[in-house]
Amino acid sequence: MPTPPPAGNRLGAFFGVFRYSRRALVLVWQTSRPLTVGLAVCTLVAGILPAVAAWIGQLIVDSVVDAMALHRDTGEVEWWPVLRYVLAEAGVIAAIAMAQRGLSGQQSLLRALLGQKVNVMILEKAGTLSLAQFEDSEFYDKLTRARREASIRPLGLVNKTFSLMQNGISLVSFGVLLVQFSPWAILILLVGALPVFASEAKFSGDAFRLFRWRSPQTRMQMYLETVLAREDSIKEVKLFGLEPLLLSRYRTIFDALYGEDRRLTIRRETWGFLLGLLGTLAFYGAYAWVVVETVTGQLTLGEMTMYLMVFKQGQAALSASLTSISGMYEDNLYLSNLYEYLEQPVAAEQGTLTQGARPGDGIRFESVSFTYPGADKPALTRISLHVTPGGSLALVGANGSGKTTLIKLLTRLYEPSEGRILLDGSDLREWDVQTLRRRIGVIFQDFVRYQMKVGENLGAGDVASFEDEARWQQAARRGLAEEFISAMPGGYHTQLGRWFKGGQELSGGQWQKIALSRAYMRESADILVLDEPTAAMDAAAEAAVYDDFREHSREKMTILISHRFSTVRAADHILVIDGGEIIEQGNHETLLAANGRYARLFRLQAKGYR
Ligand SMILES: Nc1ncnc2c1ncn2[C@@H]1O[C@H](COP(=O)(O)OP(=O)(O)OP(=O)(O)O)[C@@H](O)[C@H]1O
Repeated sequence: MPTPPPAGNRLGAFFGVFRYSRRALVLVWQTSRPLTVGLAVCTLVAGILPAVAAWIGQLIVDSVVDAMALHRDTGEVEWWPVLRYVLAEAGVIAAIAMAQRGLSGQQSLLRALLGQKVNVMILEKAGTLSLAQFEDSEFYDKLTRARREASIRPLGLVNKTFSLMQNGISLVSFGVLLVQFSPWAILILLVGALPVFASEAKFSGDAFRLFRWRSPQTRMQMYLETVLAREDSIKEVKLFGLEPLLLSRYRTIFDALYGEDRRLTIRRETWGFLLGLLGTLAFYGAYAWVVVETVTGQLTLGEMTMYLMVFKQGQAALSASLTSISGMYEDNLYLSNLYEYLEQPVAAEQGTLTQGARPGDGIRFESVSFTYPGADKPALTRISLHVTPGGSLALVGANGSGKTTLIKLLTRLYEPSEGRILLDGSDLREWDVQTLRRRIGVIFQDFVRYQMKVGENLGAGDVASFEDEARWQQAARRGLAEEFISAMPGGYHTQLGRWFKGGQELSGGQWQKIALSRAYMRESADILVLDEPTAAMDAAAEAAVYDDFREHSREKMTILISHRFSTVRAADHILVIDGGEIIEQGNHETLLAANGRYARLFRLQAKGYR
């Protein structure tokens, strides 16, 4: 992880401001070469021309003085020698205005292009990441931060780098003019300005470190904002009266952060002022020197005018540079975060198999154990099972016993920590991941409610038929969603959810029917996994779902997770899991006969229905 320069190293701190400038520049260059070149040209022009304007200013005053002398001596007036300089000055000022317009125009075009490019880079990368990476809070934080400011930060850094260069060029060109007066004057100005540069670099560096360090608090604030202002949480927040509590947490975090900010800001501005005073003193010392030299006749009036302009604009360029430096640290912070995210290593997919060593062998778990990253206890221990085509397996167990985890391993969202999982005789790791996923149709408990059209919500189950209306209807029929979909105003083209205009919200059970239909879209799948697919459905719908399911999945391998024994009992094989281990297995009759956990739970549920 790139770390900010150590506080003691002033020079390092000063150059640290350029740490990501090169990378930002490369990014901008890749986004649009013509705009980058245009930006560089305008920066150069806007940097040099102020000095040229100051120099022409001198020529104007000197030629006016000469013309006045001529008029006094001869009574004649020569207009052209004077007015041509005025004309030239007007031309230069117009060119500066043009360069500045060019800068802002090109910047705004680049901002749009770059925002899009960076966002696409971020999202493309997201597609290559593993589920475990998404579940890592620090990593997730990086992703959110990277996305939040994608459109402004990279260009901001480039703009500020350019602006620093532009002001640097201006300062050098002013120096070229000043050196004719005295090299000492430049030295005085340089010595006067250095302390304030150094202090700005140091304090900006401190702010940089502070930002990084406080990231978890900022994240908590963002989370509270989401809970307090999102439609899916506001219902509960209101009913439980959580607003004051959450808001007070939000405020407490802010107060702590603000305290630190305040201390840093006060120190930064106080030192900035005191050291800036040195620079101002140096400037006005040199200014007085110029005035004295003019009075004693060493300098012409024109030269004095030029130097005065140079001093004024030099000051302005200096303070603009300081502003750029302090902003650049923040942009650096963003870019360091962006690149850390983009460079996150991704495990290469090595599997290439599209067919197993023993086709038709089905799914085998061989003594599979799994511990979630960062967890101290395994979620699954030595699980062995075998499901053949046409076979059905049901998983039963208390909450948190590891049922969903088993499915996540089967679908290769995670890899076993020990043991192996085989499909058709070959290890899942050897399978081409796309082929593998095409063979599996799955609905999880926490399926996604896409804020899209009804049909697209179904089509998502098989991207190849995403827009295929005939297939939508077929899947909806099997998932028992057809009836309520046809009653909707736009049928399959009705927008779902509340996020977009005209969107229709569905009931919990209706959403579940949509999810089930989505799983049925995957016609090529010969492994069907249903993780509590009917928990929100009414009893009639549930019975219909399972009748249909049994009817249509004769050739397939099915894995079913349910807390309802009425559905579990029909499975060929039932695994009872507790604390990640298989404690009983068999079919409904043998398990009842064994009179163990399964039998006890079954009787408990049956009693409830009596
Ligand atoms: N992403 C995760 N990271 C770390 N631990 C997890 C994660 N998901 C689940 N766990 C833990 O793993 C264990 C098994 O969880 P799992 O979701 O497999 O249970 P389950 O049997 O499906 O439960 P339920 O019946 O409530 O759906 C639990 O102790 C849970 O706390």
